[in-house]
Amino acid sequence: MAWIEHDHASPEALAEALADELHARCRDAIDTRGRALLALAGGRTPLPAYRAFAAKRLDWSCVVMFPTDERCVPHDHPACNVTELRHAFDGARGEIIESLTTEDGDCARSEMHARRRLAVYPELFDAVVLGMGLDAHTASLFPGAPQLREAMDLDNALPATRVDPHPLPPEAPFPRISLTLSHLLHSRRLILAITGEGKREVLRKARASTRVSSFPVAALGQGETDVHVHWSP
Ligand SMILES: O=C1O[C@H](COP(=O)(O)O)[C@@H](O)[C@H](O)[C@H]1O
Repeated sequence: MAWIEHDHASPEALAEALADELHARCRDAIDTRGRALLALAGGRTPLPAYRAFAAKRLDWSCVVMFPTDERCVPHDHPACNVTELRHAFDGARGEIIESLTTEDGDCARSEMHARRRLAVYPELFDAVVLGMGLDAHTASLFPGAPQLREAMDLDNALPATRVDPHPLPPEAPFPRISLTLSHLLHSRRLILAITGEGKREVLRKARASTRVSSFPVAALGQGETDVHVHWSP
């Protein structure tokens, strides 16, 4: 499918555009299907967009969100993705933020928990927001992870899986639970939000490469949904 580029003048402009887009997607989903289902990346890049989105008027009780991936850490750990996501939505009221991990962050229990919770929502995501690392990982589909092949197999019907980044990133040395590629692509709208020239160059290389195991982000183009790339300096 096509990669559609949206360049913004600043991170603030990117955040506003992304917040508007999520708002419009949710309003439409609630009007037509009674509920909006989102999958949202962790990391620093999209947080301002989530805060701007959370400040908008919406029937938040009809919105369900999942993280695209989470570190296997207890929920009171400073590196916990779902806790950070919940803080970003402090301004909203009544939304449901599901977690891919159990409260204690145990990886084996979390993998089962994630699969059970995702099974409750079999419909397409109304939007999936992804980020990307400078190593071309997206969600927690890390190049070099032993589970990468299975996690990126489009015939894999499991919605979520454990991933052990190899090597472990020093800034967040934890195993993860990630949505699988097939489940990330199970969406009406795919959005990749990145900032900086470095990430733009990594994405350019990834799209030009045929080695998706080295550039997992490139696999987003394997689905039937266009990939909307929101970039700012
Ligand atoms: O490790 C991760 O990093 C990426 C990018 O994070 P950022 O802080 O550079 O925006 C993130 O999208 C992903 O969910 C997370 O696992």
